[in-house]
Amino acid sequence: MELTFRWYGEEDPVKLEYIRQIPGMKGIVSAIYDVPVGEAWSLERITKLKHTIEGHGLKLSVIESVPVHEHIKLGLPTRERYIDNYKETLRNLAQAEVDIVCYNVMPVFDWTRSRLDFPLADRSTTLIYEDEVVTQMDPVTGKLRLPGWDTSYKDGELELLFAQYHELNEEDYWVNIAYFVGEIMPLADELGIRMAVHPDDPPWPIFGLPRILGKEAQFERYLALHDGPSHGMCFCTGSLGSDPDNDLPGMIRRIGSEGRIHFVHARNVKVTGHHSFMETAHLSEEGSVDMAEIMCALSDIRYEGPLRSDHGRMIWGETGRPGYGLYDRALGAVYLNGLWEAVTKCRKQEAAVASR
Ligand SMILES: O=C(O)C(=O)C[C@H](O)[C@H](O)CO
Ligand SMILES: [Fe+2]
Repeated sequence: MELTFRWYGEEDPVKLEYIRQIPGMKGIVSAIYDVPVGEAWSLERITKLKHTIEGHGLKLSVIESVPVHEHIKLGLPTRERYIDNYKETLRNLAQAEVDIVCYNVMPVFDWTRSRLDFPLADRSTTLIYEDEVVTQMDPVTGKLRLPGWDTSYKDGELELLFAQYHELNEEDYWVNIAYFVGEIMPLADELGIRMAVHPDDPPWPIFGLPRILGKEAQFERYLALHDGPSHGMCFCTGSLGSDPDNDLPGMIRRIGSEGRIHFVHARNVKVTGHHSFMETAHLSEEGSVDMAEIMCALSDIRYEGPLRSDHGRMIWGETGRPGYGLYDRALGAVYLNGLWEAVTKCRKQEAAVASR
């Protein structure tokens, strides 16, 4: 397992040198955030990002994300240009020797929460999702904007998008996404790039938009769309863990045994009701996810890929990008690495005893 940390570039208040000082930290997860969604990333910009990161003694381990343009997800004729641009970005990433790309196929909005600063008993704050609040929200006129959301929409564009999506049913959506997979994965195979699709967050439809990647059966269907080494997933314990029906350790063993887990987000959530949860500290007892079980399952599949501690609470008075402060993500990273060290060492000792 390669311990990694997300960095949002030069504007990120969390500096690369701080990340470098987290014990065990090896890699950075980042992206180019100021190129409009759907436009190709130049080799020059990718190389500059990579060299900046390497200049701090870290590796550019994962690009998260190369976003998928809405016209691709909607299956509009204009998708061809955006698919060509996606391919050009992948070619440039391969030339820069970056070989893992995270992306997601959530329509219009990326991950969604109902509140970004919910106070916990210890006076830290966290991100929560309350079904009854979100179902009352109007995402078009509402004020809530989250990291990862494309906020570049001009007047009327969001309304048009919603009208276009409302003409699609879930099967139509599958057809459009399958087209994207059929276009991209053969090239990713050829380039040696592993594509890691991130689960929907939350893992159920919101705002009347189709969300298709929240359950194991949906991932089985999605991963069956292309049988090649590139086509895999980002296993996000927080996103998938907010649905208590998801058997996370079992999913890791079943999907991971086929080599289809290319990236891991390890964070904890506490399920607080139907389609409702709060993000918690990574420690198992704080939430609904048994993080030790997760690391055991990853050890079972001999997982060797990148892992990041995903989101954290805001603690010790820190302010910043919701979910992406330094302190709690660093605490989570060190905790996860400690679990990994213990699990892998015990496994080796068990194997040594068994082989006597
Ligand atoms: O929602 C999550 O668990 C995320 O990891 C959000 C990410 O920032 C991203 O939107 C998914 O690629
Ligand atoms: Fe995640």
